[in-house]
Amino acid sequence: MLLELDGITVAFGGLIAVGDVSFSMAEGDVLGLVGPNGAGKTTLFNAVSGLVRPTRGKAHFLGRDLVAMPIHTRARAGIGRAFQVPQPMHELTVRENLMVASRFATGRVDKQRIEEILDLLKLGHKADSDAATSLALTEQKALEVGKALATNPKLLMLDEVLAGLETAGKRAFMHTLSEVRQRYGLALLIIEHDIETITRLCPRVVVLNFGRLIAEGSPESVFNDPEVIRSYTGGEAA
Ligand SMILES: Nc1ncnc2c1ncn2[C@@H]1O[C@H](COP(=O)(O)OP(=O)(O)OP(=O)(O)O)[C@@H](O)[C@H]1O
Repeated sequence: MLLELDGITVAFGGLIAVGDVSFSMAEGDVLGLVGPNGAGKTTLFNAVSGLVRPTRGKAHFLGRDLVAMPIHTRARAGIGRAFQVPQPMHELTVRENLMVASRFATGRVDKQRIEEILDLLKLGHKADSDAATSLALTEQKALEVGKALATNPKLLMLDEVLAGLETAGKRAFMHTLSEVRQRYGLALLIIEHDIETITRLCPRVVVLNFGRLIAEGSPESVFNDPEVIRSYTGGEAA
């Protein structure tokens, strides 16, 4: 297994942000993580990427104990993450941003991979432009994904990276993500609110509500599950 979560719980004082969540992903899997606001999705991402330490539970990545693994070694182990709000390194060009990410995670700059990423993400024409000031929103998001790709991940975690894009932009970006996944044989773990996006991208979905895993399965089955519908409507309708 690539990622195995077993009873992961994250408590902030008395608040159980993630409660007893278990699921696993094989290499190359694409899994959507959905749920209403405050359901615990980002906290679960943080537990996997190392920004928070689970209160209870076990997590393994390629058989290695993830809970015990320091945050800086997780990127080297193959966990890459792209954030909702792009965080380019200022004063650096697009290519330099990718170079820094590559060196951070792998200890060296893989120039060939960086050129490939620039090409796949259609950033080649902006490679030498200032990353903080010269990119359109879609390009900023592409760079955010590119930085994660430059770390050479086996698992790419995408936290609402499509948020804020128009429908056409979303579709184009989804197409790019599919190409990226095929090229590198990556597994994707995707937080996304847009049901159409999730349905198109993810053959399997996990639904959280109040920190608990309430449904898991195909998009069709989970989005027709009365408990999932209730979780989104606050119990108003099934
Ligand atoms: N550092 C923190 N300290 C205290 N409470 C927190 C902290 N981080 C998250 N929470 C709480 O944990 C719960 C889960 O939050 P989380 O951000 O993981 O949900 P989410 O599903 O990602 O929500 P959204 O879709 O709105 O981003 C919320 O009640 C939130 O207020």
